[in-house]
Amino acid sequence: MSSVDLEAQFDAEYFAEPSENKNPHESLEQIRSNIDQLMDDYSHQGISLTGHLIHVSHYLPFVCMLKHQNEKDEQKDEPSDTPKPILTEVDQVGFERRSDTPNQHSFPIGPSGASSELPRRRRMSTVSAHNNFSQPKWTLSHRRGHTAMNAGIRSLGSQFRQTSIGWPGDLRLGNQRGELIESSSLTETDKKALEEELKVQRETQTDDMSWIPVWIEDKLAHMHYEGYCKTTLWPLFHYLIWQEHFPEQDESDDATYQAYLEVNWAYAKKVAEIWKPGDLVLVHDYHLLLVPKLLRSLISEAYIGMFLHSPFPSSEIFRCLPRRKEILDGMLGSNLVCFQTYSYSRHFLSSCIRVCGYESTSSGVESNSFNTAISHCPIGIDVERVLLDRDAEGVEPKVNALRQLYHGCKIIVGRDKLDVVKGVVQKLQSFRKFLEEFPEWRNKVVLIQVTSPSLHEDAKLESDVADLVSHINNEFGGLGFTPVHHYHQMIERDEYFALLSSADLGLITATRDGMNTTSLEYIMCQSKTYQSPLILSEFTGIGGILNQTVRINPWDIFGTARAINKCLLMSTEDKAKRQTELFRRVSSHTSQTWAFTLIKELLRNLGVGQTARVTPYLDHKLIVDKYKKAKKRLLLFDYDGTLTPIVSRPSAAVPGQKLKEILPRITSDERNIVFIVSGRDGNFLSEHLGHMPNIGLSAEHGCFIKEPNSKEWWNLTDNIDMSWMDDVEDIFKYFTERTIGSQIERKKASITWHYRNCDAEFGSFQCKQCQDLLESNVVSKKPVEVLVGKKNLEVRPLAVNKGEIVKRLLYDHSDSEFVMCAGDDKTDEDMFRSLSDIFVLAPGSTSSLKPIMNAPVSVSMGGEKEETLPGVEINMNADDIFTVTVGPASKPSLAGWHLTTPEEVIDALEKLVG
Ligand SMILES: O=P(O)(O)OC[C@H]1O[C@H](O[C@H]2O[C@H](CO)[C@@H](O)[C@H](O)[C@H]2O)[C@H](O)[C@@H](O)[C@@H]1O
Repeated sequence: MSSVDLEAQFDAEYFAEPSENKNPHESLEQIRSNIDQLMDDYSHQGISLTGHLIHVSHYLPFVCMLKHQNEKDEQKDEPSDTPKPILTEVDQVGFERRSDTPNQHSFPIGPSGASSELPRRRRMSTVSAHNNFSQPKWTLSHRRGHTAMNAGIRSLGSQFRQTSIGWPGDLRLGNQRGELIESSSLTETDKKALEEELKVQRETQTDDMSWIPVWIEDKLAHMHYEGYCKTTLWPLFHYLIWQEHFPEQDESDDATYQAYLEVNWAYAKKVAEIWKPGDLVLVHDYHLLLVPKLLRSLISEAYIGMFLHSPFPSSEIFRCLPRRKEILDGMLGSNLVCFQTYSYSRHFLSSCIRVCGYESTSSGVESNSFNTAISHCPIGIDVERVLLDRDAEGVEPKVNALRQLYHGCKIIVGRDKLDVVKGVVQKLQSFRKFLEEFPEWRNKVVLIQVTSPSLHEDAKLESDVADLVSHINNEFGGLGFTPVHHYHQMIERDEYFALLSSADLGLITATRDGMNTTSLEYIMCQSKTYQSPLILSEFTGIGGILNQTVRINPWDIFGTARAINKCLLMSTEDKAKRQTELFRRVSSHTSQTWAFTLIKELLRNLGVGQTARVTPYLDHKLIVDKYKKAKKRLLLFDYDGTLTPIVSRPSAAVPGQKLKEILPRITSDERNIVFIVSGRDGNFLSEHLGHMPNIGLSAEHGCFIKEPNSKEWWNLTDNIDMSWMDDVEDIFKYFTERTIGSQIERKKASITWHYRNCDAEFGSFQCKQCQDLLESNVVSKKPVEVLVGKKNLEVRPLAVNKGEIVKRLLYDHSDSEFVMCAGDDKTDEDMFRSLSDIFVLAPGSTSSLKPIMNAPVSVSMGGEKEETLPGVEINMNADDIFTVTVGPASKPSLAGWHLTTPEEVIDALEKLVG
């Protein structure tokens, strides 16, 4: 490829004409009015929502300090009727500046705007919270981080009452040293005092928010957070699969999962303590992934939403997690799981399908008889607040100071946590490459990189970064010029906004980041100053959204270097055009719109919209009563998925021990007529069930029938043209060759293509293709029907189906006083339909349903023939017939009742026979 082609390819990849956002987000007003509408709709349906939101997140947004005894004494003189203070905004809490690593300096612009080192200091809230009855015991200050989430949550207070549940974190003594206190050493009075004091915290006078601490023993809390959260889940979710640490391989590692479970239980129980019917619960982030399921086990009807703030990895990564099923099941206890981006939500759905074998639905995924909607909505920033911070008095002098300091140079800025996924190493490598490849920029560009310490200081990363900085500075710098200025320290808010505002280019090269709000704040800052472009890694959540930034692959060091060059040369018009669109985008989807969208999505997916379709759980008492009273009973059972669980190989689905025990007990009662009505062929049914006395069998979805104790199979398809079978088999063969793991099951009068053992998504895709081909090539020409079964496609003659068999059996046993008919599949719906079709409203009556079999009855006799038989009297009412679908209550079905699993069917049969 010539260099011209390369250039063009590079431009096309990184500098494509930025497109307009095609799907602009709804405005906050629209979302709020949708919420009102949804709440109204629910109330008209008789579903009352309380308007109370319960947020569950790892931390409470406060650092809590128990006042030192002396300090409390000092305050004794304070009048007891002092008004309760409003919690005021406090800056960073309890961190200190560091400047102890070579090549690092103190950030050059202190509060005065001068280039000076800040004194080491500890900043704490000066505002104390008072409880109702005494002097304040606790001092609360804002906890750093999660600004966007907290702002979003707070904004919901304008429409909802809110309670926020979280861990108060490590507790400290409010003395000079801010020593840690073991939470176990706290007295109940101290705990109560903190609970009281949290209750009265208000951000503004109109806020309706209560804060409730979850008390967790210190060791457990740290095993949960630094253990399972930070060493297992966090690396996995950021595509770092435990390079140095394999989780859960020995007892101590599993202990971190146990701690995770235990802590998640503590949160779930705390919610259950305060939950009232009609409350909405919102669980936040990867620390609490089990809470939805645990909470649902305590309150089955709870409305639960979950938002994952971190990325969700590809299913190929996620499947490595030893506890993958527990984690997915935990999340799937929610009515809604929402992610930052579409791709995270797609990865999650794929994991549910591929790892757990769950089925996707139109809105999300069905698991364990429950439908969970899946959605995505990126978190925004609190724009109003960011603009205030950007415009704060102290910022402009600092911007000027920085520009003055680097006068004559282009300034590239980076601000990241020093975590391996933030890509600081890649950034420095790219900057070095840039200086190598574009020497004309040497001595004319500086990179100001500020890194903040992460939870686990990574010595190797720190030294890699320091080495690279020193290497670049040695190679490209000199006595009078230093290309990289690295500050490993926390910086003040003013300094941060000045840094972003003063840049000629922002550089974000994270190799993985759930969202990256720094990029959004950068855009807000630049709208006031230079409209400078932003280079943004495509591996950040926001990278997929802000398409007017210059998106790079941070692993492509040369590509990033070229992007830096291009951005520094970008025309003023191009910069302005990009900036205008970016500003519009960032200010139209804020943390407030995120929070309200989350609530709207949860409301849309409460599952109560399906009320009309919900099938009630089988009333065991009622069925047992009816069964006992009946002198003759007809019991009809489907086989796979009803009497035996679905397994990966059809040949392995043999009757289990419990089934083998219960069936003879049922059939030995001469009042019972029992038929297995299955899609299986006669050979399979005869082999596994045929030896049992008094069991009738029907095979291949009604193609064959064998009376109890008879050896003869009656073929209802005798007179039917079966030439279609070869055509269908050819199509099935075509797909089997192209779909690894699929197989054909050719029966006597029907044929099945199975794809259960294939790649789940590819299997479903191929199934759809195959179905289309069958519909257009066979069904349109021959009298056959294509049935979409459980990970299979079946073709059988149109003239027969399970419903016809049931009609016939009901006719033959019209003196039955009780019918139970159970099935799990779509083909079983024909049985339910036949049983409900025999009842019509009695002439002239509006209430009572009467059976119609006392009129002449048409029964399919196989082939194209229908036999009309004389009417028979049926002495049953509709409530003597129990049609039972096996699966979730939400599954669309004609059945009157549901049971969830084949095990529950066997249990129900055991109850019948006592
Ligand atoms: O009417 P049924 O008794 O429910 O039979 C329907 C089909 O069941 C079998 O396939 C299904 O079960 C298999 C074993 O659990 C499973 O591996 C497969 O994926 C399912 O589709 C059977 O193989 C078919 O012939 C039946 O028609």
